[in-house]
Amino acid sequence: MSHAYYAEKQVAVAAVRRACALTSSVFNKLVRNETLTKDDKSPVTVGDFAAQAVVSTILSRTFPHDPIVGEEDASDLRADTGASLRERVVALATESLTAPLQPGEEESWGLGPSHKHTTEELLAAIDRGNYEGGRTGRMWTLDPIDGTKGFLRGEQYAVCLALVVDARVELGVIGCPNLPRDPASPSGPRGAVFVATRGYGAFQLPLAPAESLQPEEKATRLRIPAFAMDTLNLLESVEKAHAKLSFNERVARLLGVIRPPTRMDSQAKYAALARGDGGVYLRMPVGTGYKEKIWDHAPGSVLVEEAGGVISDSRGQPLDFGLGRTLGENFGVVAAGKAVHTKVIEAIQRAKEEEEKEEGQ
Ligand SMILES: Nc1ncnc2c1ncn2[C@@H]1O[C@H](COP(=O)(O)O)[C@@H](O)[C@H]1OP(=O)(O)O
Ligand SMILES: [Mg+2]
Ligand SMILES: [Mg+2]
Ligand SMILES: [Mg+2]
Repeated sequence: MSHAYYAEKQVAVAAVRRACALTSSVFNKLVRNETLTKDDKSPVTVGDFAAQAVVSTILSRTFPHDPIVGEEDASDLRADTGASLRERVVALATESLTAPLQPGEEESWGLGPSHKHTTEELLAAIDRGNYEGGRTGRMWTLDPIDGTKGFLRGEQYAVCLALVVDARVELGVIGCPNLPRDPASPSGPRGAVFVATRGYGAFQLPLAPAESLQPEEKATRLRIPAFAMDTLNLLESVEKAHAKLSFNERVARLLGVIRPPTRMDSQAKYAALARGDGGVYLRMPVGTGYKEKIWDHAPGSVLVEEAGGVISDSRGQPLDFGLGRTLGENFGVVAAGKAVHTKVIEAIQRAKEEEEKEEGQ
């Protein structure tokens, strides 16, 4: 069955799968096997740039008029000091783009062994991500590696892509190379792609394209289950600098949540929520003036909504994807099943009052 944004979905899933294969190989080559100092950021940098080059190249062949709001830009790579980084990025992106065609892919997408990609073309592809966003028209938003800290730890990270039309997210794809396919067997096989088209549901697909000759048959439909407070738990950041975890603790207590939170990097949290593996995504600002980026929430927002959930800021207001590259002033993010969401918004209000009282004493 063909539906709205079907062609976009096929392309986006294929692009995210290629980028996931690339980032996994970067991890295996550079993080696992090389002797790196603990704070060496180079593998993630190489992975970010190369993955953005791959996804953007595919989008520019398939939807040449669509602008992209991408996290990265190529200025570091164009600098004289960026020569060795540039070479590594070009080699990785080329390796990925010239890999044999997979089921569902087409050669006209610029893929396969017969395609040449010059350094300038790949740098230009990265720079196509510099669109400023806005309220009208079509645009893609891309986070080539979301959860860079998790990527370096060998834990959760995600390749995230969304199509936004007139400020509404119509399609979201989240590739999670390290996420267990079945939440009931955490040590079982890993790697999944999550995809949602507005009005057509949220699905989990296998990560490897060879497994998905008939994607409709291989896709699992996702629904957020109903939760009682004693089965509920919070999904939150690992990094204390990204979210105010002490506030989450307060909210959990006010809600009567018993189970400890699940800490996980990246938009894999939205994927976990969509499949009922954790009941509330809660992200409150730490108070540093950081503005949330649209690529960090656009794919997750449509996934959650299509799984039957609700996403808003901490006041219950909708997230606004039409303000540019960011979501504007930061009031946090709350996502959950409908009934739970209402309770969380109330609990946040009480938690704020509690906090203000304590601070006033
Ligand atoms: N101060 C901050 N507050 C909230 N999010 C942040 C902050 N600094 C970076 N981020 C972003 O949070 C996301 C990861 O969130 P999580 O902790 O849930 O995995 C990343 O996209 C990261 O950006 P970046 O990739 O540039 O580091
Ligand atoms: Mg990110
Ligand atoms: Mg990123
Ligand atoms: Mg980053």
